[in-house]
Formats: sequence, C-alpha cells, structure tokens
Amino acid sequence: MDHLPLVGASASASGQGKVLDAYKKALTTAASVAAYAVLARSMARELLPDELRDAARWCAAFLGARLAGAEKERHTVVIRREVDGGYYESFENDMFDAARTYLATKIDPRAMRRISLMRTRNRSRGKQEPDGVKSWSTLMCMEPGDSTTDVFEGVEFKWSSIEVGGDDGKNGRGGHRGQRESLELSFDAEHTDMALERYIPFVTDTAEQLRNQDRALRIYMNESRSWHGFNHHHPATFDTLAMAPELKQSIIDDLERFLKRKDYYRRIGKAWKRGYLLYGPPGTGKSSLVAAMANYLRFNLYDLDLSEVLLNSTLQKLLINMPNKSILVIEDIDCCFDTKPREDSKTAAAPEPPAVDYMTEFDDDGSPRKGFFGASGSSKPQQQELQQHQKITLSGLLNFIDGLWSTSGEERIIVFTTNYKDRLDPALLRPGRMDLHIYMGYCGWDAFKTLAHNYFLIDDHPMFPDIQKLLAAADVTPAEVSEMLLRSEEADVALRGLMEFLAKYNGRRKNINSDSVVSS
Ligand SMILES: Nc1ncnc2c1ncn2[C@@H]1O[C@H](COP(=O)(O)OP(=O)(O)OP(=O)(O)O)[C@@H](O)[C@H]1O
Repeated sequence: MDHLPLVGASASASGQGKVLDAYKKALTTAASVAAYAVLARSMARELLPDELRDAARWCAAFLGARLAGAEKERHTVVIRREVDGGYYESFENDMFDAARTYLATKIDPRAMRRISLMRTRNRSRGKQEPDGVKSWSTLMCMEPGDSTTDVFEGVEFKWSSIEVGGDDGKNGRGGHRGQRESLELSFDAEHTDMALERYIPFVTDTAEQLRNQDRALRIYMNESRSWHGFNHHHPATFDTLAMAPELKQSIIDDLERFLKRKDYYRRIGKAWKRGYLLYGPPGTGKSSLVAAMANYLRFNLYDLDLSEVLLNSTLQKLLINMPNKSILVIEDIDCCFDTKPREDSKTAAAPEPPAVDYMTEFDDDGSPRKGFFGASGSSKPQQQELQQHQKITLSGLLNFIDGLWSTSGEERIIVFTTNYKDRLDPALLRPGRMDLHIYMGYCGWDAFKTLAHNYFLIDDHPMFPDIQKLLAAADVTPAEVSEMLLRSEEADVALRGLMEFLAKYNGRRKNINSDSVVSS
C-alpha cells in the first residue's frame, strides 16, 4: 500500500513536468512572437515610407471608429404631423409635409414590403381655382413602423415613420381619433449641427422645388388695385420655341446663372433680380418666350397692364404685393409712356397720340370716372394737380423697381416687350436697367425646323431645301409660318401651302439686322 503514494507522486511529478514543459514552450513561443513583433515594427519603421504608415494608422483608427459606432450617441428630431393648438384643436405642420414630400423621392418601392400612396391637393387646399382647375400630386409614403436611410454629404440620416395611437378624445385631421403620426430623423450626435443647419434646410428647399414643379403655374393680372390670378397653361417651352439655337441656349444659360447667384448678388450688394427687354416685330414670339421662361423657372407671371393703373401709389402697392420667384411682364412698353402710338400692323396708319398719358378724372377711390385718356371735366388747376401727383412716369416706375421693390423681395425677373426699340425712352436702354436686350426676329431656317418638328414631328422632308431658300428671302414671322402649318394635319399639304405663301413674299428681305442678344 506504501507504493501507491509513490506511484501517485511519480505520476504527479511526471504530470507537473509536462505542464512545466508546456509552460516553457509557451514562454518561448511568446518570447519569439514578441521578438518577431519588435522585429516587424522596426523593419516596418525602416522599410515602409511615412505615408504608408500614416495610411495604415488611419485605417486602424477608421476601423476602430466603425466598430465603436454601435455605441455612438444618437440624436433624434421629431416632426409631428399636427401641432397641438389647444383642446380639440390642432394645426397641420408644414415641416411634416415638406419632409414627407422629400422622402417620397427617397423611397424605393422595391425595397419596401408596404408603402402608402397619397393624393393631395397642391398648396391652396380647399380652395377652388378661379378657372375650376384643381392641381393634385401623388406621393409615395412610408408606412408607420418603416424606416429609410438617406445619405447627405457622406453622413447617414435615418428617417422613421411613427404612429402613436390611443383614444385621447382628440380628433386628428386625418379623422383618426387620437392617432398621432410623426416622422423621426435620427443621426449621430456629432452631426447635430450639420443636421440642423444644412440637412433640414436642404430637405425643405428640395420639397419646395418639388412642389413647385407639381403645382399649376399662375398668371396674375392687375384689376383696380389688386392682382387676380388664373392657372397658367401656356404650352410654350424652350423646346417648342422657334428661334436660333445659340440664342435660345444663351437665354437658358443666363437664367440658370441668375438662379445660382443668390450669394453673388448679396456679396456685390445688388438686388437679386434680372431684367430682359424683348424686342422685335409682332408675332416673333416675345410673349411665347415669356411663357417659356415661366415654365422653365416655374415662376408665376404678373402681367401688369399699366392702362389699369392710375395712381403711383396703386402701382407701388401692386409691385410690392408681388412675391419672390415671380416674373413681372409689361408688354408694349413703348406704348405705356411714349406719346408715340403703337402701329398694330406693319401697314397700319398711326392713330393720333393721346394728349395726356394716363390722365383722367378720378373718383375718391381712385377709379376712373370718365374715359381713360384725356382730362375733360376737370378744371385746369385740378388737372395740373392730378397730373403732378398721379401721373405714372417711366422714370417713376424704373426708380421704384430699382429702389424699394428691389429691397422688398428677391429672385424676381422683369420683362419689358416692345415692337419698336427705337421708340423707347433712353432711360430704359441705359446700361444697368435691362440686363439683356433680346431681339426676336423673323423666321429663320432653325426656327422653321423647330416649328416643323412641333407640328408634324418631322426633322426632314423633300420640300425642306426649297423652303429653306424661300425663307432666306422672305420676312415672315414664326406666327405666320405657324399659321400655315396649322392649316392641315398632313405635312405634305401644309408644307406645300407654306411654299406658296413664301413664294408670294419672295424678295421681301429682312429689314431689321439686329444683334440677337445684347448685354447692357
Ligand atoms: N418664336 C416662336 N416660336 C414658336 N411659336 C411662335 C413663335 N413666334 C410666334 N409663335 C406663334 O405665334 C403666336 C403669337 O406669337 P407671340 O404672341 O409670342 O408673338 P409676340 O412677338 O409676342 O407678338 P406681339 O408683339 O404682337 O405681342 C404664338 O402663340 C405662337 O403660336
């Protein structure tokens, strides 16, 4: 029985030996690993260039940051659909609308198992437009509980749709009793400044642009002292406009430059507005160009009829009431202030000029009591007084546009049109007044090809070479050519009719040889 402990002792001794051996081996291995590491480091230090080592360090830091990202502090911005305005009352939150409009462009319907579709009235909710046309837009939205990720300037923003229910006795506008819908925007806390100062404004600006594209454009006309608006469905676009391609492109470029120059205008201390003077014979597309500009920019038009405006104060009120992102148009500006009359056609006899521009008798509210021109009925001193205080002058209009109007809004365009540039007051042509003078001329070859494409979707035809020769020798307007093309739906018939029409004009050469665009 004595040997047992011995056996046990020797067994335990051999066991301990093995452990010791393993321990020594481990130590040796660790020592060699450490030695290798030291060796590798010193080799790396000697062999790798500084840039490579920096890059390796950056990669290690980046990976570390990504791994630690899961624990990063997150911040959340809650955008509720409705804002509580007291018991039983709530207001729709425009920010929610903006975020939802923006997110509709970010949702990938293939990546989401459920989406909701919404059809909403644009802008003037609940109001019937004067012409009875309603404008709608369809939006794709996230369902409550869903989320989507948006990347802005390399930073991830997570949007989630949340709905909290419960019958709290309040009626949401959607008709769901007590249901509260919101959108939550979450991001890493370190990006809070960027979220609030750049990302959210970007979301609202984008939403505004999207709404602009969707909404029907409006044209406003002045009546008495206020503007009256109608939906504007003028089909003219830069694509359908018949004019030399280079001229068209230079106008588009100019508009684009104008849109991008908010900071530039601010820096140089100039009002953010741009003036265009469109001149050329009747029927060359001046009004069509204005419509194309409005459609391109998605700006509403304010068509100012100065014959409706009798007092300077009314003019100023009308102008001040124009919002940003709009186009002010004054057609036939030569007729508005110049005592020389407008010839309505190339051959029309000139009517007698009015003795007094925009003078008439006024009721107390400023409305005209008698005919528009002339001052019959008032005594001479009265007439003189009215003339002094109420007559609208071109310089008054220009000074007001350059002065108070410029500082009361921004991103506005002014267009004056005329058939007779030579009749304009030099004050209007002075450098700095109208930024661009654009000549709209007779129908050239490129303009004709645009019209042929508009009417018949053709870019070539056996009659084209003959038409090109005839056009080069005739002074015909795009309106006249359009009229001929409109006469038949068959290209052959319409083009033959046009050739006959042009043949009659053969020899009547263009009499205005004008530079197409002049920057003042
Ligand atoms: N450049 C053009 N491109 C396309 N269509 C044109 C063009 N010019 C005229 N038209 C056609 O002729 C019609 C009348 O043209 P528009 O009213 O634009 O001419 P305008 O130069 O403004 O004339 P006015 O000086 O008499 O006001 C337009 O509705 C359009 O169908």
